[in-house]
Amino acid sequence: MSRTKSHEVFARAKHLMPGGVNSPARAFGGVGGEPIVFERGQGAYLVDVDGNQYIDYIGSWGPMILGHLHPAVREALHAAVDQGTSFGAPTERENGLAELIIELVPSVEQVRLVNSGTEATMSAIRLARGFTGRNKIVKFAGNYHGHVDSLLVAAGSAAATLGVPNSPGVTPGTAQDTIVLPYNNLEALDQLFAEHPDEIAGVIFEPVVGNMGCVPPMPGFLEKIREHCDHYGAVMIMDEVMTGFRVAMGGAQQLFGIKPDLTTLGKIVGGGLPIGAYGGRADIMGHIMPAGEVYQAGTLSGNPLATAAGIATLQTLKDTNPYPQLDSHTQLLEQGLTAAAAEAGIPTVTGRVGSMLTLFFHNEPVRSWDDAAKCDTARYGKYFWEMIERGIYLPCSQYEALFVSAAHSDADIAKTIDAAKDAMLAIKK
Ligand SMILES: Cc1ncc(COP(=O)(O)O)c(C=O)c1O
Ligand SMILES: N[C@H](C=O)CCC(=O)O
Repeated sequence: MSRTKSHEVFARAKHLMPGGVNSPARAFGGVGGEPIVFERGQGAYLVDVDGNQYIDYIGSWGPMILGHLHPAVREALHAAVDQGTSFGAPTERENGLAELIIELVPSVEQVRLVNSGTEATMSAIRLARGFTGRNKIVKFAGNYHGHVDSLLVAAGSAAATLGVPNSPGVTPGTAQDTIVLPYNNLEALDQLFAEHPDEIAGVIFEPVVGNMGCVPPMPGFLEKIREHCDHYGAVMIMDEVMTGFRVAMGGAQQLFGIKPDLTTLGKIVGGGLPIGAYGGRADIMGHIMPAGEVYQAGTLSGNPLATAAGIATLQTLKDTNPYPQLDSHTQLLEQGLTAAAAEAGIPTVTGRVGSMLTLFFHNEPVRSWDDAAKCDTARYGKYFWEMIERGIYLPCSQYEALFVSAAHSDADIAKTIDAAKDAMLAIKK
């Protein structure tokens, strides 16, 4: 595979943007080498600027659950663009997207649209603080909630991959009200709430972690967070930016039957355009300005293009219910990758919920960041590049989940497993 043009474009990008990228997760820091520059996407495939085609398992880090350039999304965008791209005023499409979110996400009674997942989590923790009059927020090591200062503490995703889980620039003053606990550890939660019964404004968490690789919640973990939030009057904030409309139509809260007080959304809710949302109990959402006094705003919030793509995506998911197929395809992939590694004598374990999957180069279950940190990341890097050479585009870090889309066919999954068989043999030494 030649990537001469990719190399040239990226060489120019390095002079123009820090590290040549607009988000560190795509910088290939966890696998070495340099990023591939893409020209277009169609269905389950991406084509780079040199004309090489790849089966895409990143899907823009989650949003493209229908695959690239889905006809319904494309048509909705064309219709919206012909009417103007931004008004900074109410539109009917905002109602349309809000209605779909409220209908589909079990706990959401009212919603506010923002421009990214980061804005959603930042606003949700401000609301939790304003609502409770308390300061402390609990988060879990290896969970990532975007680049909100106070949540860039023991953070996952590229912050973990690139070794800055506590980013420089986050002041001790900002971080002092963030309490970090180990994921899936019930005793740690018990102890914390017993020690700080009246100080905790909210607990924010990924209900299925995608940002230290895919790590499902252990039985009882989500229930324990709910129980403590109820008992101690803290706001339960389920960060469904990644899991929302991904692990089930109603997200992880529907899958696991746990109702949070607030939910944060992003990625799929915008169908590939920049958007985020937060919503939940009407009595809490009623504290947001102008209904209440907690300030939160945005010039482009509720943008006509983003809402059009979001509506088309959610409506298509609702009409077509791809979740059984997503689950069976991803299960096949999980089994195939595991078998390929085993045949080559390489120890691996998997984490999977629905169409989120990670093959960990580790020989014990991964349940927390401490477990994930022990993975053989150098071996993951070699595997990644062998798969690239075989036309399979995987996440460029052990600490990111892969996503299967509704556009992946049986043949795509089979081709990926065949590629993994060869790749595992190649990295065996
Ligand atoms: C769980 C989770 N929360 C929040 C975010 C932040 O979203 P964004 O990148 O759109 O700001 C991400 C992804 O980046 C995420 O995976
Ligand atoms: N893991 C991140 C979000 O889910 C990856 C996206 C990014 O930060 O660029």
